Amino acid sequence: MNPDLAQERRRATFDPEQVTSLLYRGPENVRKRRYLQNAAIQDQVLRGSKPWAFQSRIEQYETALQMYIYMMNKLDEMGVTDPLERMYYQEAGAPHYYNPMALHTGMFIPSIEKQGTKEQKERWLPMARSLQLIGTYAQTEMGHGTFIRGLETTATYDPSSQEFVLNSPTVTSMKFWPGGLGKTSNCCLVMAQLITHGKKRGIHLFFVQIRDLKTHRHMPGVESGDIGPKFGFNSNDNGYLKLSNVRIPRENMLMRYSKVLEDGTYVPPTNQRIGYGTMVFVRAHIVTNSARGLSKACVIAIRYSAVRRQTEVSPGGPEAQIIDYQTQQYKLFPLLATAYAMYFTGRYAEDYYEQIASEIEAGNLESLNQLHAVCAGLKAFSTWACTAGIETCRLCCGGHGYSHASGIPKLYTYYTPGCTYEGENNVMMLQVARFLMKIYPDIKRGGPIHEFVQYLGADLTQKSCMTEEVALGCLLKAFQHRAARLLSDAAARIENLVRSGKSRQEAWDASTVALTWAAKAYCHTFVVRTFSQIVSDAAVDKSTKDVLTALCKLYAIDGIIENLGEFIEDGFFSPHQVSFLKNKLADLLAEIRPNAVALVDAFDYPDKTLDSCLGRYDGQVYPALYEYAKNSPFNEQEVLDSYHKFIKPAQTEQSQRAPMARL
Ligand SMILES: CCCCCCCC/C=C\CCCCCCCCCCCCCCCC(=O)SCCNC(=O)CCNC(=O)[C@H](O)C(C)(C)COP(=O)(O)OP(=O)(O)OC[C@H]1O[C@@H](n2cnc3c(N)ncnc32)[C@H](O)[C@@H]1OP(=O)(O)O
Ligand SMILES: Cc1cc2nc3c(=O)[nH]c(=O)nc-3n(C[C@H](O)[C@H](O)[C@H](O)COP(=O)(O)OP(=O)(O)OC[C@H]3O[C@@H](n4cnc5c(N)ncnc54)[C@H](O)[C@@H]3O)c2cc1C
Repeated sequence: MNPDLAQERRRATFDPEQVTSLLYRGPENVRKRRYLQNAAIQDQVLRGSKPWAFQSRIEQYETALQMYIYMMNKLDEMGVTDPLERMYYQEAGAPHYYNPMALHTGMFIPSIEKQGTKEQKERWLPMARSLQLIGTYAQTEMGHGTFIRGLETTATYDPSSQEFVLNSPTVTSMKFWPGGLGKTSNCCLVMAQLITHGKKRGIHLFFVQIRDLKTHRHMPGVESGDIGPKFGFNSNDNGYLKLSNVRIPRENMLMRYSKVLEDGTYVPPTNQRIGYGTMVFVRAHIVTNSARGLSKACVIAIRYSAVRRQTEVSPGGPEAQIIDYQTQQYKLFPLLATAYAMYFTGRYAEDYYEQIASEIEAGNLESLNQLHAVCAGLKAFSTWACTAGIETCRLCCGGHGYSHASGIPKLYTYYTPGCTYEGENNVMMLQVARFLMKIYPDIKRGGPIHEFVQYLGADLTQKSCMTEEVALGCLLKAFQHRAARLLSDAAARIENLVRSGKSRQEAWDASTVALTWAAKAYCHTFVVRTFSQIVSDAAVDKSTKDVLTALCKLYAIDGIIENLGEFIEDGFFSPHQVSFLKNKLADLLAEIRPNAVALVDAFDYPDKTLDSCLGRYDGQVYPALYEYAKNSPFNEQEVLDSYHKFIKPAQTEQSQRAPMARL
């Protein structure tokens, strides 16, 4: 054990086990998670032969397939059915590979479960669960990802054969990007424009078999393939798909909410957007997933910062641990606080999703819009925080952060597409703004509105209650005030533009930056509120509560300092109050310092899930870096063939022109 890390753990003022328990919803879940992760870590089959970064793309894909199929079988044998528990096992078993069948389990099966009829579920789900059907969610096209009403793929109903005929009429209508579509899947859910009786009926989901179930060759009229190497996700065959007069039976349209009858009569859903439900489900889960990504980067950067020593602070004295530099703390501790904030908010979003999803199942669609706004906003807010935070953690590790040995570049390429997939973040924020503007008249009237948004009607002339003590309640009020004011500003801007003669749509289009500021501020407030509520309700001892409260305050204060203009432009905070906040920020960095390592230990990631020479629990960073480097295929031969092919002839040619000088 590295002595600095051992010392850090002795210095902690709280019991990390209590925090682990809070993060994973109780000791029984912690026990199960550890049991499953240890089972995966000890499994020889999952050991892998060489680090992923030294493998070709095809090797990465094959290793991923082999490992995930093996793990699915193991989980079935162990009787583990809960998706989260399955994910824990997989996270420890194959942390370096993105599952080529992730969309099969993550979107294909859930879409059938949520949007299929009873008969459809009985027909497809057993085959999907036994991998006879391997599916994906094929929505995005080369020409359209965001604007899904603009998708070009058509599904035209032919009453004479009671079939749909699917076509990709243009190059841009080709499905492009779906995970596992290129080579792995034999079927998919295709989002296409339904046409019956010659009329367009909007986009709907269709089950389409794309490959023969025995030979895996393409079905007639189907062309598909891999889209090539990407920034990350390279063990996945994100694919393209072109459909030419592909016929599928009428029963293959997902018909739980809308229907096409035998004669082609279209029965619309109660709400046209109910078919977007799988996206809402995934967005709710992306919040905790972002917390996972950011927290892993924090574990690596904070443990490494405790081990790494650089620069004599006093001449001839010992070099300081880099974690002792206030600037390093200022970069890392707010991110640590953000990772906690996102964990708790993700948990809240998942619970809220489940609550509203069961209301929707029961036919009550009243909260659909609010659920959509919450999930879209938190997905965007959390993925932005995660991706920016991972990059800061990488920079905090100096040169070694740039190596794959650190594990951080892999985290970055794995998590940054979260800002784009499942709804591009700016677009998602505009959906939040749309929701807020729609309920704004009710907010202003003081009509009956959900507690999530009640504060938005507050009196904007009020000033902050902040004193030198910097209480959490005052911090939350500051966020509420800023969100209410930015929303009011955006609304006023739109009204002014309308008064000046613009149409409502033109006024909206000329106000999207202001609307995005308001939506982000709303999401930020949501996170501060959730974090402070979970900390104040937490059943933990006083020392643990004190540490969590310090983190929560740091999250809030850092959010204010980083966006200071929005908190002071209307004089809400006085200059005096801003100086309280700045002082408190510095105090909190010092307060959190002795607990930083224990706070990252509390995330409870086994070394294998981190896959990092820098973030090891034992802190043996330097021997690990040396071992990693030795693994490079460059080092398999003392002299590479390329020396004989290129360097030697070049040297010979040069030495003929100018004889070599004596060394
Ligand atoms: C692999 C997935 C794993 C899943 C997790 C499983 C969980 C298991 C549990 C534990 C395991 C933990 C592991 C978790 C791991 C999670 C991480 C995941 C890794 C993910 C891997 C990659 C997956 C990527 C997949 C994709 O990207 S699929 C494609 C996604 N595409 C989009 O998101 C498209 C974005 N565009 C849109 O959504 C829409 O077009 C739009 C922008 C919203 C606009 O739509 P439209 O034009 O129709 O609407 P508007 O005119 O703007 O508005 C009209 C009204 O409609 C309302 N509206 C809009 N959308 C919705 C909605 N979704 N729901 C409800 N209502 C909606 C809007 O509010 C308007 O209402 P109005 O009243 O104002 O009129
Ligand atoms: C790794 C990865 C995996 C994916 N997996 C899948 C999958 O399994 N299945 C699937 O169907 N798709 C998948 N996708 C596709 C993904 O869902 C889309 O890329 C995403 O929805 C964004 O759409 P787009 O690419 O069309 O971006 P665009 O909409 O072209 O966005 C480009 C820019 O335009 C801006 N913009 C676009 N429209 C607006 C607007 N209305 N207002 C303001 N700004 C706007 C955006 O903010 C952005 O800055 C995946 C993508 C990636 C990267």
